[in-house]
Amino acid sequence: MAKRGFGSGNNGEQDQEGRKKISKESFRRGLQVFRYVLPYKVKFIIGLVFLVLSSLTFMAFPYLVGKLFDSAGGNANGLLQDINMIALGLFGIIMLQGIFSFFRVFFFAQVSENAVADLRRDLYSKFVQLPLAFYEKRRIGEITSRITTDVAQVQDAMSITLAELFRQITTLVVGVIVIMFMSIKLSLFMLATFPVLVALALVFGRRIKTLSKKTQDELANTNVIVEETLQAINTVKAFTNEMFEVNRYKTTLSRAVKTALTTAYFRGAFISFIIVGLFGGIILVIWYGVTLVANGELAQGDLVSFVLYTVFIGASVGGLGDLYGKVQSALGATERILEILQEQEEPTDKSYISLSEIPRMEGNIAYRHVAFAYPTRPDLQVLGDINFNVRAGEKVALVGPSGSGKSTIIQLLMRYYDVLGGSITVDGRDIRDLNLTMLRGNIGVVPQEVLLFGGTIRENIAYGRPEATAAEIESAARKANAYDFIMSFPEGLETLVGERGIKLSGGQRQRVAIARAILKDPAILILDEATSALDSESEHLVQQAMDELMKDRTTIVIAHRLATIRKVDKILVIENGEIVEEGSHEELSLNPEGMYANLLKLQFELS
Ligand SMILES: Nc1ncnc2c1ncn2[C@@H]1O[C@H](COP(=O)(O)OP(=O)(O)OP(=O)(O)O)[C@@H](O)[C@H]1O
Repeated sequence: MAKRGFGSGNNGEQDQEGRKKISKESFRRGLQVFRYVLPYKVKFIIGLVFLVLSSLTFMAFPYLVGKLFDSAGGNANGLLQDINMIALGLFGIIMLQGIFSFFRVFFFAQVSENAVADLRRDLYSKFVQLPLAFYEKRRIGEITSRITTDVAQVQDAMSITLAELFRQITTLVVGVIVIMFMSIKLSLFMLATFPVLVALALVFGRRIKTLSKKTQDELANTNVIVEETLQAINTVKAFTNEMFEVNRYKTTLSRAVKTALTTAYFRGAFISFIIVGLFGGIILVIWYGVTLVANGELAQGDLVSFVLYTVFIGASVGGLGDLYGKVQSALGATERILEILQEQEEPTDKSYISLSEIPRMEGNIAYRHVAFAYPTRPDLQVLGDINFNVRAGEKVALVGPSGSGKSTIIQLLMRYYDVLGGSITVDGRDIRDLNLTMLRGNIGVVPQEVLLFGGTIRENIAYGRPEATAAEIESAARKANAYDFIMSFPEGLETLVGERGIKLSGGQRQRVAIARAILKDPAILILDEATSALDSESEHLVQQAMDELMKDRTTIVIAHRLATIRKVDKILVIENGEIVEEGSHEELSLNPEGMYANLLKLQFELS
């Protein structure tokens, strides 16, 4: 089946790592996700206030340290002369900073956790309501990563990135203003050198990151060779290709070493640059600052503050560069999330509460010139011109070779997909005009491969009608020939099945599915018989249960077993998406040239 990744059409701007270029449009779209914050806006604002307070108090720190140095030199006056008082003030600042930070994290966590839970809930609710076609175009892993990885990135953006961004910008703006007040000359000198060096380091760092990734990829290539060869070691030996493989490995390995050495060269240069460049930059600032102090243009303490602010400013320039990447990733994640939230859901009726409230249909089915191709393969016509009627209560079997289109006919009745040509009616009404919940509420399915949910057998049967009483569940289990085997387990109906429970046999699972369908009591029944053979005892019990279930219901069976086919009113033989024969078992078996008679002969010979 043709699969494609997310947004290969309209998300061309996203790079391999799912980051999004920051543009006005992408930013505006990214902000849309902040509507999930709106219900918690009071807490968000309180968090913001604490963020502002903690960022600002932090900026007082270098200032007071400078004053502390001044007081040691006896240059200061008034309150600031008292070294102990200033030190105490510094402690106070740090204490305040601690308290503000606590509340900032506390409030932001409340907002982001709740908002993200709401977002996850909306995404999940969307997932279960999206049509099947949506899933066929995408890999399940990609879909689940929307609700896990992408949402986690949005959460990071709401709690950490946003706060960091704000803090770094405050540090930068307030820092620059404060140093300007201290000494315009030194500030201009610093701004012309230090941030430039930090920005260079950032670009350099990025380049090294890319190179490291390349080294890792090269190394992964060598591992692929090892895996491949070891898995097919018999073949390698059979062709005496040991030396050929060793040479192949050697070549790839030397390529990896070459890339690794280039990376190491850059990394070494980077470290030297940090040492010489950044520290050199700081020395330059200190040197110029000291000359200003010597000329009496700057107080000693101010120089200390200045250097500290320089370090802070440098760190925030570096931090902002990193944050840019994070904001890009968050925007990419938001875009992918919004794309899903904007997908069209199936038109089910969410106002129906219980199955008993859904009006019961009679179950007259008619296919008129139905033509169909799957959305993933529009060029391949699966059904050509299907015409047949099933009257209420009648039983019809679909038989035919694998891939002829039997399951597709059923999927269309469930309206998993819409027909491309013709129409399907139930009780005379086109199913496209019927309420989807009403349609599916009137159809019961016993699938070929029964999947049970993790939980008790009782819960699994009750899935057919969640509001069923204990007596109804028990009665359904009896009718489905399932009661005896259920009761043979010590916990009876409360026995756990699924991943952490016991494993039921194929025949037992089918009877649980039949009990489910009996409980649902639908007007129309679809039986997709299992192709895998059951032992004759189990086969008999399942058949009996199916007969019970089929009573008084319009039934369509995708038949693989002779026993079921004989009992139906009409058999439709499907080949290449067309009905090639139609009639009762007796009628069709009379035509020795016919497809049905041939299928019958084949099955008879096999059994
Ligand atoms: N979801 C799908 N997307 C695309 N093509 C599909 C899909 N499901 C089935 N097909 C194709 O449609 C054709 C009919 O398949 P269908 O499952 O209806 O056959 P079937 O008669 O039920 O086969 P079987 O007896 O093996 O279950 C096949 O060619 C199959 O490859």
